[in-house]
Amino acid sequence: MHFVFHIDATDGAARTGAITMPRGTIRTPAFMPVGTAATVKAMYPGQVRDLGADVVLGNTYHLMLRPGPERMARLGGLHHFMNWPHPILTDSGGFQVMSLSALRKLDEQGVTFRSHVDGSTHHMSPERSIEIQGLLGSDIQMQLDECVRLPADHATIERAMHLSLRWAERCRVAFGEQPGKAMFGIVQGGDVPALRVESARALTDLDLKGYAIGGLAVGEPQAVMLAMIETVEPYLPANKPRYLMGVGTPDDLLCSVARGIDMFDCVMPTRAGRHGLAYTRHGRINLRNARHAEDTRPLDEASACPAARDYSRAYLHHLVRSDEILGMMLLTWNNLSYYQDLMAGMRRAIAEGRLAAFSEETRAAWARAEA
Ligand SMILES: Nc1nc2c(CCNCC3CCCCC3)c3[nH]c(NCCc4ccccc4)nc3cc2c(=O)[nH]1
Repeated sequence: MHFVFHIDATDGAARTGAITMPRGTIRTPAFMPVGTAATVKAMYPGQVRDLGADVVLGNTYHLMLRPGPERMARLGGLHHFMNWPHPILTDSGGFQVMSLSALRKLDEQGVTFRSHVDGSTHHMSPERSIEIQGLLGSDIQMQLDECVRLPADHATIERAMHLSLRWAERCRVAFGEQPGKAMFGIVQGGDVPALRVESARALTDLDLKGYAIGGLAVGEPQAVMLAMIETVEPYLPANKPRYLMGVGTPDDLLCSVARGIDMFDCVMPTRAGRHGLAYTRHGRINLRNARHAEDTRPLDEASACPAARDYSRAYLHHLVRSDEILGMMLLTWNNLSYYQDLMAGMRRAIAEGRLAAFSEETRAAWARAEA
């Protein structure tokens, strides 16, 4: 059984369906928790699974530096290593190199950089990125690409988009035919509609298993991000998954699903949890704030998640102020649970043809929360 994407229902541009793969099924629209160093920080894998996640992200950049791809392969691969037997998607590492590593160079051959772990020099070509993702055992592998921060000038955006297209072809050759696995292309083109369309058309000609929209959530206003999604969507095959990289807030998810996006990843819910921020049906709550010091209510008594139901805001406030590890654990658990509940709610709403009503009710509940 290979990589099969089917759509069960549509509501406007929104779709709900599933990707069936050998390691499991990914229900879409899907939010993919980020597992940077082979762990979804502060969570047990079983917990991540129980709150509804079908797939997590692995991080090529971190794992190639430590423990290293060949060692990971000797240890049985990332799924075995982190005890996550379900699908794993890995980014290609280029974005992390440009945002995390010191001293880096990018040319036609790939990216050269120094490790933020021990200062050693590394070179990653499109071929090596696909090889690393293969050694990790990744089920969905991303092409190596160049993501340009916005705002940027037309020439820079065009050059990076054309380089990413050439790298997409090299990654496709390096990936070859791996039944049950997939390689996704990444649409670039910044905030220039014509370049976005050119990128989408060229990637569609490569007949890939899925298409990511990259180069967004890099500093542009939400309106620009949404405009680029609307520009590109008609040029992407309707029968292939669309993955919006690095997105986003709950509102971003509502807006992007409505415009035809099927998959998301973002560090927001996990990182915010570690910083004392809780995402709830009533909006975002900063538990560090003194106003919670004697609030005996849980985050959300209607939630099925123990972190949202069995602990008072006063207690969470105490844990956050005391920098207690349990505070990070409970808020990460709550946030990922909220994100998965939001995705499950959208999948159900699309199946019932009422995504607009669902989104309106969801936003109204955020607004009703006390200031
Ligand atoms: N190849 C590639 N990756 C991109 C990523 C990384 C997606 N997450 C990977 C994941 C792998 C495992 C480790 C963690 C990262 C992006 N993230 C964002 N915005 C984040 C905006 C943001 C959101 C919240 C907090 C900080 C920044 N835009 C992105 C554009 C691209 C892109 O064009 N190409």
